[in-house]
Amino acid sequence: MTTVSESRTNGRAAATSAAIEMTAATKRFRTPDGSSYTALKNLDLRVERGEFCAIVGPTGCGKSTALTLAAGMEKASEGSVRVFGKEVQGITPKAGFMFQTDAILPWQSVLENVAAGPRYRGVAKATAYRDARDWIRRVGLAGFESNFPHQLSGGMRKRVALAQNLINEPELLLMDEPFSALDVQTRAKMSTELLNLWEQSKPAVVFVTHDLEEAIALADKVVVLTAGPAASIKATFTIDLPRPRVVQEIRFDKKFNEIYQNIWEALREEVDIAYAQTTRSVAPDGKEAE
Ligand SMILES: Nc1ncnc2c1ncn2[C@@H]1O[C@H](COP(=O)(O)OP(=O)(O)OP(=O)(O)O)[C@@H](O)[C@H]1O
Repeated sequence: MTTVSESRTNGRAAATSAAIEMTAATKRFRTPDGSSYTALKNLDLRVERGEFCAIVGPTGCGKSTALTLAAGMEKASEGSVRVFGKEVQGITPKAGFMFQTDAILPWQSVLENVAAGPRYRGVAKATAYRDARDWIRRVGLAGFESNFPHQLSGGMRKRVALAQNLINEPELLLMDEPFSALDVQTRAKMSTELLNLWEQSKPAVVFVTHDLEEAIALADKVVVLTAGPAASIKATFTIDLPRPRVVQEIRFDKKFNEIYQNIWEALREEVDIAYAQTTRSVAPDGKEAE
């Protein structure tokens, strides 16, 4: 059954620490005119170890900002952000990152790109290359070890990025619309491959997407953010569709539509609010401007 729960964290001890635990996390940015913009306010987000959590919300509401807090790329202005029980300070260790744009190095071959993490950690070249070849095979790129990124398709470059992350055995994978630049078919295929790889090592995943279907097909839990400014969690939906899932097929499960409708109901209100804001002026504190 699909369950809906209001956002809430329960402050469990570090011994049972979640992968991510944000408590009343607030993020304010300085705007170009020198004023302050509150992107997130009092965000309570808990992602369990091994859990696949998708975050959806209207455009500009603060999805990426939530991810950057967990990644340690930005510091919360107020509140607490803990990853594996430790307050985030600087870039979060044990985490992998995948964004819309490729982070692979254009001047390095596929093999060098995938081996980069272990090499950086001081793993011997022969071992790093052996492991990299294994990961290149697991993401379906065997035979392309010597290719450079410009010699690959967009989907292939995403596979390189996945291998580049997974070779480091991350316990947390932070993904910001990683497949949004791909065509629909490649995107669905990559999503299924991501799920297969995730099932093998079960890192916690936070997956930011605009695409509600993608969120439901992938996740154990879908978090809906409210429209900004000062976004917080509107509702959290448990996705109890069977696993393993094939993304191209899970959409035909009869429960899928019911889940979609439930979440869309919550999301649509926020999308409408965000859209209405684009047609009038809203001050950074969320109050309507004169
Ligand atoms: N470094 C920054 N400086 C100032 N404002 C920022 C900064 N980063 C984000 N913001 C603002 O915070 C708000 C949330 O941005 P964010 O990118 O997190 O939203 P999002 O939900 O991921 O957007 P989208 O759906 O369009 O990708 C936006 O209004 C954005 O302009």
